[in-house]
Amino acid sequence: MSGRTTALTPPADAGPPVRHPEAPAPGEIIGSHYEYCFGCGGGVAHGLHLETRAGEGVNVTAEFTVREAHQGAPGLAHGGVLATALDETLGSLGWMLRVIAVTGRLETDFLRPVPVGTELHLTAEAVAVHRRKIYCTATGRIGGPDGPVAVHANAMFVEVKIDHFIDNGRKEEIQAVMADPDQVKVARAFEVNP
Ligand SMILES: CCCCCCCC/C=C\CCCCCCCC(=O)SCCNC(=O)CCNC(=O)[C@H](O)C(C)(C)COP(=O)(O)OP(=O)(O)OC[C@H]1O[C@@H](n2cnc3c(N)ncnc32)[C@H](O)[C@@H]1OP(=O)(O)O
Repeated sequence: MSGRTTALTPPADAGPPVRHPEAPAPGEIIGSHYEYCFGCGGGVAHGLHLETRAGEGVNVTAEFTVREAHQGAPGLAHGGVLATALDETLGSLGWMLRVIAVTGRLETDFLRPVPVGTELHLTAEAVAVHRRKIYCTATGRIGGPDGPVAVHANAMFVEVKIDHFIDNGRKEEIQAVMADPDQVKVARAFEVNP
């Protein structure tokens, strides 16, 4: 028994998330963390190309247009793609806290089908922090920021260090990013100002 709980309710002694003083300014676009990220990378032809903006608190907004390559049923977005959009938006909250965090648990409610061509408007917000765990939620709305809710997620991200990627990523890609000054800058941004 690991003693690990599957609950997404923060423990009683969890604290509020705190916006890092050097977090991107409200409205600022949070650039892609990796060119070949399926969620936000410009180098993935059929990726989501999600563009995320910093919010005023520990929150972000993002948009993504559902394309033909994202179908599950005819003319409808695949549920896994929608979960990816939520996951990617939630992952950007790390910029607001100035930590790198990976998904530990992601629970998704699919409330409405999402047709191809839809612009999905996403929001994500951190709600509590307990040690390395960040409890957060995300919502995707159809057509606009006030559109009907199509998908919603409750999630728990876990803070990791850069070594998480260096130790676990395939050697070819890790060597390539380490040789890329822009990518190293992204990684260092988190390390220099913990
Ligand atoms: C020079 C190199 C440059 C690189 C540059 C990179 C820049 C990158 C920038 C930004 C990247 C952001 C990318 C975002 C992309 C979107 C988000 C994703 O899709 S991420 C991918 C999917 N997720 C995973 O692949 C995680 C796989 N899982 C793991 O690696 C581990 O399980 C991990 C790290 C999550 C936890 O492992 P542990 O050994 O570090 O820590 P333990 O002790 O097990 O957990 C810590 C706490 O969390 C709880 N916990 C962990 N998993 C849980 C779960 N599933 N449910 C409930 N609680 C859980 C545990 O009970 C523990 O809690 P207690 O502190 O003791 O209270």
